[in-house]
Amino acid sequence: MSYNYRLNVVNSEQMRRIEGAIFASGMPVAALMEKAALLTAQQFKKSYSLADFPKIGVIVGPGHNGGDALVIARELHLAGYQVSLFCPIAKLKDLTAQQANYVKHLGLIFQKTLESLEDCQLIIDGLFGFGLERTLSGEIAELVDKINSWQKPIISIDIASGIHTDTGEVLGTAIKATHTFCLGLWKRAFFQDLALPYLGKVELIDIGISPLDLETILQDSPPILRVNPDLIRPYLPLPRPLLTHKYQQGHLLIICGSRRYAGGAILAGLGARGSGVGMLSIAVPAALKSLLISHLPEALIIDCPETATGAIAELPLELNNYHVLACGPGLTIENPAIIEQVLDSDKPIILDADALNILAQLGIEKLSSRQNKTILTPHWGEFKRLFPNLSGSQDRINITQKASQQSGAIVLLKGARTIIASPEGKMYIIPESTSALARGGSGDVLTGLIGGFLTQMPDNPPEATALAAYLHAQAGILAAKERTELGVDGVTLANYLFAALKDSIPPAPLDKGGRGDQN
Ligand SMILES: NC(=O)C1=CN([C@@H]2O[C@H](COP(=O)(O)OP(=O)(O)OC[C@H]3O[C@@H](n4cnc5c(N)ncnc54)[C@H](O)[C@@H]3O)[C@@H](O)[C@H]2O)[C@@H](O)CC1
Ligand SMILES: Nc1ncnc2c1ncn2[C@@H]1O[C@H](COP(=O)(O)OP(=O)(O)O)[C@@H](O)[C@H]1O
Ligand SMILES: [K+]
Repeated sequence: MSYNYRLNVVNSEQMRRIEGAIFASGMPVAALMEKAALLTAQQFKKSYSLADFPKIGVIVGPGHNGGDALVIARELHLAGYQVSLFCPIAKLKDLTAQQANYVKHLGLIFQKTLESLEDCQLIIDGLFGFGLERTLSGEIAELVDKINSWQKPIISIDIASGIHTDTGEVLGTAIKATHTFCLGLWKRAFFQDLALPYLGKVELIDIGISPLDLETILQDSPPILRVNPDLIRPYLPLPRPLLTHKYQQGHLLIICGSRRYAGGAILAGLGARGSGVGMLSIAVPAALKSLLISHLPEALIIDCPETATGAIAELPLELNNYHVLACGPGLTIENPAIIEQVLDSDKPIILDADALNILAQLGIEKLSSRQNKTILTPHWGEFKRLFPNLSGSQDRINITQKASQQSGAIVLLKGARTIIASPEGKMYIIPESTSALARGGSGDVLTGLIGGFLTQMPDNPPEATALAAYLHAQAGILAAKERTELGVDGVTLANYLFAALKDSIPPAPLDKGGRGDQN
């Protein structure tokens, strides 16, 4: 396991311990504050020029978040910005009080009322950082609501004040930042759906936290990793071996579709296509066979006997002949026997959509007798049905981890920020996505894609799941860039998977079985 400030996501307690280790090794507290704030001021100036934002208001809190704000205020003042300060809490921590004295000496003015900042073009929020411990109430809550009501750009230092650093919850009320500079390490809140509307654009300020300090503190708990191309590249099923054939590149069976929901089967198949899987079989109700062939000519379409309403009645198949089974899109909940048969197989399985709804009826304990990996891919509604005991909490990182431990399955909780947890304690977070994907059918594409990668990466199921979720989100982002957020239907999304894959890997060298060998 390697540690890296871009990759590891921490909670406030870990952040505090990492800072503590840095200070204990000799770095003065004031020096780290100076460094963090100077780097933030530099980044700030790149986005918010003096010409466009000559007048800046800075809200100064009582702790070191307020200290950072004062250093930034000082630098902006020295760079020519007209800076007004407002400090709503009189008692300041020592270092913050020292910074306050120095900016007063430089001639910066602490205004008596918040209203004095109303004519500023932009507000910097240095009220609270990861030290926030209580719900905002009274005058402080009123102050935050007032600032939000101005509808100005608000730049938060470290985190939007009022947001819980770990759970992302709004503690009473919170600053609605348009841009947040996260200092040093990514905190959990940056990947909690609840917090996203309060953080705006997010940017990490590298303050030089060493892998050694990270390892010292983080080695005792399971890592939470932000997926990026560097992380996934070693797991990609590329380059393909020179001598291989289609069955060696994995055989995926997708069990899906009904007369009522035929499209889900097509989209899951297109998602699998995007993984490059060697062989793809798709079991559907007989009536859907010709439709599926017309969309996926490369797949083997298996026509199954149907119920009176057009769901799969039985699976006339030896499931253990396939490397991986993906099951759920468009199934309906009519026939739980299909899911029982899938659960009884010895192969890795992915359950999505109605397969999850049936599993919720059968009970999650059904998974305990499985001999191979299970991957569950619920959205929030499905999650609540599967894990009602966890659904009271909105801390999606925590409950995904618990759901995985409880079920023994890899759990992928879908959302604006998708979270993946494995029962061995691995956690992956998809750091960016687009609400273009909030559209019927996007999830079906993901099911097929996970299945396709898992067949090709049988030894790394959590990584296959994370890889699929990452490329799925990237494909959405690329498609939305070209076609707007309204232009990303499921088929389009599937068509962008290759572009997302290509963006994540360096071009294949020509001499790997290509023209180079013939020289
Ligand atoms: N220690 C350092 O030198 C560094 C600190 N940094 C900054 O320091 C911040 C953490 O600093 P602190 O630990 O001082 O904490 P904060 O500045 O986040 O806030 C803690 C202060 O707020 C008060 N407080 C908490 N909740 C309150 C509430 N609901 N109502 C009223 N007052 C409340 C506390 O009593 C305490 O005085 C980080 O977020 C970051 O901005 C970073 O710049 C890195 C370097
Ligand atoms: N607001 C959003 N931002 C980013 N991604 C989203 C958002 N809403 C949904 N998604 C993604 O879209 C997909 C939707 O899947 P799902 O709800 O199963 O839809 P369906 O079953 O109709 O295909 C998931 O991958 C989810 O993470
Ligand atoms: K803040």
